Amino acid sequence: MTAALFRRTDEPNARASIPLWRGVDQVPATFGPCVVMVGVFDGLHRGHRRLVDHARSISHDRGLPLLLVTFDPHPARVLGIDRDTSALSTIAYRAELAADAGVDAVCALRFTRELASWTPAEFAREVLADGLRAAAVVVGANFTFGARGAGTVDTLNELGRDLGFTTHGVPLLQVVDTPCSSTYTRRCLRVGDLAGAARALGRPHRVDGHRLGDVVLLADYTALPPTGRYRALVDDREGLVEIDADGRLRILAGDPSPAGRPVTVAFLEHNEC
Ligand SMILES: Cc1cc2nc3c(=O)[nH]c(=O)nc-3n(C[C@H](O)[C@H](O)[C@H](O)COP(=O)(O)O)c2cc1C
Ligand SMILES: Nc1ncnc2c1ncn2[C@@H]1O[C@H](COP(=O)(O)OP(=O)(O)OP(=O)(O)O)[C@@H](O)[C@H]1O
Repeated sequence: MTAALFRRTDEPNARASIPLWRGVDQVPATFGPCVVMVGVFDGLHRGHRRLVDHARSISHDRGLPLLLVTFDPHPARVLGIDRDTSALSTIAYRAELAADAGVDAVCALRFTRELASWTPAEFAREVLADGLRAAAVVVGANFTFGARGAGTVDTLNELGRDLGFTTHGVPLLQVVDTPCSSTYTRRCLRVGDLAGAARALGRPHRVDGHRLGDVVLLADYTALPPTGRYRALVDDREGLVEIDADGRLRILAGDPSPAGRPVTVAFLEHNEC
């Protein structure tokens, strides 16, 4: 089986290329043992990158590859939990950001109601130990997993002792007076605080889509700032975009590329005129 690479011809701006596996079954048997990070990692914000830095030093010390396990779609959306789960990143962009941060491979697990019903012990054994051959598991101090989100860092620590991996709980990076989080970033975007979102992300918020005329077609649930005009980077070039009254993203200036082509838009600041 060949490893799917996230960098494809329809993914612009990809810099590094690492494997992006869809499901544990796609991970080559030769990959493990490895250091595994688990979570949604939407947007790979500065808190996530602190986790990656920590995990990278463990993978370096042990001479093992570093794998990021992400869930798709967001667990809270699948479970019908009433909270904003709008996406700060496509899975391909997440993998691109992970590569830039020094991750060796990404495995995106399809999050379903069936997976949600697995106990912490089942997930740790089937996915982390048997599926991925984890030698170390690195998560943030607030990480939860398994049915009803009952598993914590302590649970993982206990399970890992029997299953042969070490567990590392990393303190949460703060932004202003709250933990840096995807939720915080989405909240900033929703109220048009692009600077706040960029502070949490460590870069401007970027969306990935396809052009149809002047409209950028985006995946459902893409996180966008409110209606208005924005100075933006369109495929890394200065431009002007608009979120119209119907929530559509339009390119007003800055992208001469033909229709149907993939395009990225990074929001810089609200444009008053
Ligand atoms: C096997 C498994 C089962 C889960 N079941 C539930 C669940 O029943 N209820 C829930 O709210 N979250 C559930 N989750 C989601 C986790 O609580 C958590 O959101 C997820 O592991 C992502 O971690 P993160 O939010 O720190 O990124 C489950 C996660 C996993 C891996
Ligand atoms: N500020 C942070 N510092 C260090 N690690 C973090 C931070 N935020 C999250 N993590 C860890 O990164 C992994 C992915 O977390 P997750 O995607 O849930 O982040 P989040 O920003 O809290 O998301 P959301 O706000 O959507 O719940 C988890 O192991 C989590 O514990």
